[in-house]
Amino acid sequence: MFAGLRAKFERHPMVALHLITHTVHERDRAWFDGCKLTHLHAVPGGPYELTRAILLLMVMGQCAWWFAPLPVLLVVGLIFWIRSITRRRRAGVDPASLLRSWCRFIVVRATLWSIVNGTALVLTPEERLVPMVILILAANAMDIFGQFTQPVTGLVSSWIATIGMTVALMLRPEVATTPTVILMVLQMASAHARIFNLHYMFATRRLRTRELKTANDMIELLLRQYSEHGSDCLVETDATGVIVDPSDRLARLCGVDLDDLCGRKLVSLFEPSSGRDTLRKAAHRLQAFHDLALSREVDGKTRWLAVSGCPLFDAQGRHYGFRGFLRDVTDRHEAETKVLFLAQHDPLTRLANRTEFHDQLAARLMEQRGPIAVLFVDLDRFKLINDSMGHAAGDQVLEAVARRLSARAGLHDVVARLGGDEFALMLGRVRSAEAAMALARRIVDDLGQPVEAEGRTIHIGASVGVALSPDHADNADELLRAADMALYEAKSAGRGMASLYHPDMKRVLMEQRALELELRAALANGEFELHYQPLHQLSTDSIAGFEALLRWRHPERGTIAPGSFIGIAEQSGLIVQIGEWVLREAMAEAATWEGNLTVAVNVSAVQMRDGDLLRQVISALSATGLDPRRLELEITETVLMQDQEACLALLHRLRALGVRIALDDFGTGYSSLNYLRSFPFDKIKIDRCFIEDLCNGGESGAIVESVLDLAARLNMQTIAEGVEDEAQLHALRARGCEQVQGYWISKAMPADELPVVRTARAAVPVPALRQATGG
Ligand SMILES: Nc1nc2c(ncn2[C@@H]2O[C@@H]3COP(=O)(O)O[C@H]4[C@@H](O)[C@H](n5cnc6c(=O)[nH]c(N)nc65)O[C@@H]4COP(=O)(O)O[C@H]3[C@H]2O)c(=O)[nH]1
Repeated sequence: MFAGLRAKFERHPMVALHLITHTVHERDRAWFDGCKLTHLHAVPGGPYELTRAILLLMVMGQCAWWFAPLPVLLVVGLIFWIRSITRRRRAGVDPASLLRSWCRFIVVRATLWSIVNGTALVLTPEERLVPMVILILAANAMDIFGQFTQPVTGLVSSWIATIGMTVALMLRPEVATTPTVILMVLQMASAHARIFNLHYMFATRRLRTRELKTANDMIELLLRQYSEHGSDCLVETDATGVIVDPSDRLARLCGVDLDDLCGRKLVSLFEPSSGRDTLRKAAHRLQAFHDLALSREVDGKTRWLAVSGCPLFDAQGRHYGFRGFLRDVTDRHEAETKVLFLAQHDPLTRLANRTEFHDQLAARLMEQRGPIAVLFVDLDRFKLINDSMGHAAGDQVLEAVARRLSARAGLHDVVARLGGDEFALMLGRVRSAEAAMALARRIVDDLGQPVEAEGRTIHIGASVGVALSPDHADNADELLRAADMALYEAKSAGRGMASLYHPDMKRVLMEQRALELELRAALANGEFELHYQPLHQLSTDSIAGFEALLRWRHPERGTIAPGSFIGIAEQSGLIVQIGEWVLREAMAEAATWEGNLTVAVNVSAVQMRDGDLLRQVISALSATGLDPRRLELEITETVLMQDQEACLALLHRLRALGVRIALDDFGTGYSSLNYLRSFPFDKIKIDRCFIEDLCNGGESGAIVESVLDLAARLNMQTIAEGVEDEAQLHALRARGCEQVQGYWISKAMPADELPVVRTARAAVPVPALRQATGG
């Protein structure tokens, strides 16, 4: 197609000119005409021709009368020249560049033509001077005329001048001198150069225009197809942002009548939002915008539209509007919002999750607008509720807690569920530590109120730890740690408390960390040892077994009781390794004892939860060869408060091995009797606190009696711990307690101090034992 066009155009440059004029968009017509003019006058005619005429006058001063028509020509030339300048200015041609091009051509062409014409005139013999001058002037006149009119006319004028000169020379055959021939050749060359120049220019322009038009047609076709068959909707605005030629499709998408769209600004279609501000700014700065999600209400529902567009400029670089498209992305937006919500929130309570809480806290701290408080809230009896009443009740409790906390939160506050039964509150605008503590106490009170769940009234409670920035920390991690430490103290101080962080807590924590490191080293260095405390059988007044109690022989601090380090070992998880060592050591020691003496080993809740206990017991039994029936594992109620099902399953499997299970510290927990129902323990150990008061006439006596009675009925063995005097021993014996343990019998002693036990097969009377152990 283009080859044909080109060929046609090469034959008919004027046709090309015509076509160019008609293929330019109306909007760009003025600019194009201006450009055409500028390009065609790239060889500025007026000034050059005038200069040439003046130089000719100077050279040929002696025949000035021949130049009578020159002033007329000058005036005409001047008029055309001024008109040309005005048009060029209007067409937006840079005046500085015009001046530069004029100067360049005036100098080059005027010099050249002055030399050529002047040489011709000087060298032409007297008798041929007149026609020569006429010819040159005629050529000049036509040239001048041609320069200021249409380029094709200019071309023709050059041809006429050349032909005229040729004819004149043919009429005067005596003129055949070399300079005349050179003049003629130059004149013709000039004309041909012009033809070539114009031809080339029009051809290029024509081709570019055609290509552009084809591309535009194609784009328009694609856009129309896209608009008709795609899910997107084309939209165009004018320079002021008013929608131009709105389509039905756009009206349907926006849920308005087509008429309502006419004359309406695009921005006004959307609800106020940061996205709409971005769109407004982009339009103002004439910038493209991409996939801005903007909302608008359609038929009572929020619909999300993704808007993309780019600014439009005409040929002169003037902005005349925006073109782009709108796409309904409601489904996508809702899905994204949901995913984002789930990533940032707890699905049950719909509160912020830990990550979101941390991020929001960090962001607020960056803003640094006054103090910010963090309140860590921990439910006191949640695990118990969850295990005993089921997860549905547990969920309802958590939801109720979330509601109560949210009710206490203000506009600048954030409530989060950090996981399990841990909640947190960020107070974005808190006046002082006192104000934060006052709120913390109100929260403790709120959460102290009973909750209705699964048709039952449940009593929960909460402890709260409070920390403030910038007093306690100035970054999110430190502040959360400080609040956590404060919570730890609140829980240690007794449940249902609120504590404010103070720097001493950090010191305590540092000490705990140091202790943890020391514990690890102690395990590796073999600094642990076991002491054994006898379990005395009252019916036979003999030793039935021993409880293995852990001791840490610290190289500098001497022997350390487990109360100082078991908690840290549990927190750090180190208790799992330590517990395994205890099991092996105690069973290995018990295996050396004669008879059926049992060994009782304490098992912590962390060991039960860890999931490795069964393997550890089996491995220790096979390694030591101890009869499983001689091993007694002591667990506390807290063990059963965590995942009860898994815990009971583990206990049953241990029991299936033949190992005996004892319930330690009985009576100190919340629902000891419930636990007795849940698992058939082999033994119940009555806590020391009841034995202490046993002989003081308090209610401990009655409690001990009912426990002993219950155990007898459930066919469970009983042991009382913490027996420190004879009266307690007698009282227990009188009430039918089967075993006792305590300082009155013997303190715990190292394994190598137990010879009396090893030799005592049947019975070791209490006095003998006390004598032997120095108790
Ligand atoms: N006031 C008084 N106290 C008496 C009397 N008779 C015994 N005791 C102490 O009472 C504690 C009995 O152990 P527990 O209740 O299991 O309580 C133990 C047990 O919960 C834990 N524990 C000890 N060894 C281990 C172990 O190997 N593993 C685990 N997980 N915990 C252990 O540490 C706790 C404390 O152990 P100990 O300091 O050895 O303290 C022992 C024992 O020395 C008495 O007549 N009066």
